[in-house]
Amino acid sequence: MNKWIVGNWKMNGMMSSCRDLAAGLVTLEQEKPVRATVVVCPPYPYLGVVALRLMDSSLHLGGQDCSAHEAGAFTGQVSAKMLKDLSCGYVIVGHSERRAQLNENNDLIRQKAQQSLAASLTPIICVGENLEERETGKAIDVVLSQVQQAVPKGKCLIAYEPVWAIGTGKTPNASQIGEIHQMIARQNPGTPILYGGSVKSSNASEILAIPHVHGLLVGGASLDTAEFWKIAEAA
Ligand SMILES: O=C[C@H](O)COP(=O)(O)O
Repeated sequence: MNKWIVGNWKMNGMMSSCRDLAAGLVTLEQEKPVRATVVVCPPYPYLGVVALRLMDSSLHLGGQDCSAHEAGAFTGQVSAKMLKDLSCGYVIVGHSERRAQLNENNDLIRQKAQQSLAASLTPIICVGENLEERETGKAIDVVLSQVQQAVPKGKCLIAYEPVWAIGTGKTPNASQIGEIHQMIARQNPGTPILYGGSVKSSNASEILAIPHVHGLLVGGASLDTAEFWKIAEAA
């Protein structure tokens, strides 16, 4: 199966640094082409400027979130159709930061994913347990219920991101990642499953070699052009 390498820039950078990051990736892609599908997800205000830089490349653009509504009186929200109009092909939904900070639940996340599919975007639906759930042996059940409730029928990607591994430098071991990915693969046959949480160039190959890992969702390391490209090369 093709591998996906997705960079989530989160709320980082300004216009000039996002433009430079995108331009740097386009240069690296020309110098060192990779087999993986590479997607970058900049902050909303900089989607346009990044889209211009990516235009003549095979890099893909994604949003970091979208509205659960098609259009209307939803101040501050951005629709999946608008992302598509800005040349996005992907959108992250249900990131654990939004689940925790904005109380997003599985129903809302499924609606966002459905809006994305209706707009011909591929949703990247995030799931993952927190530290307490991992330590009390509930990880499998928590992720299973997130997948059952948040993933609609259709062409989606699922990203398994244990909350305790995000931005912490801690990563689960291969058997912990493999166990969750295998369970998701049984539940959603044919759906690509990405891993996210403290991915860097030094652990990317090892994680990509785990069965049922079809790509990586990268946060911090995606802000460094050379480091992110090394991760893409590992795929
Ligand atoms: O969306 C990306 C994830 O939250 C992972 O972030 P991280 O690579 O900084 O741990």
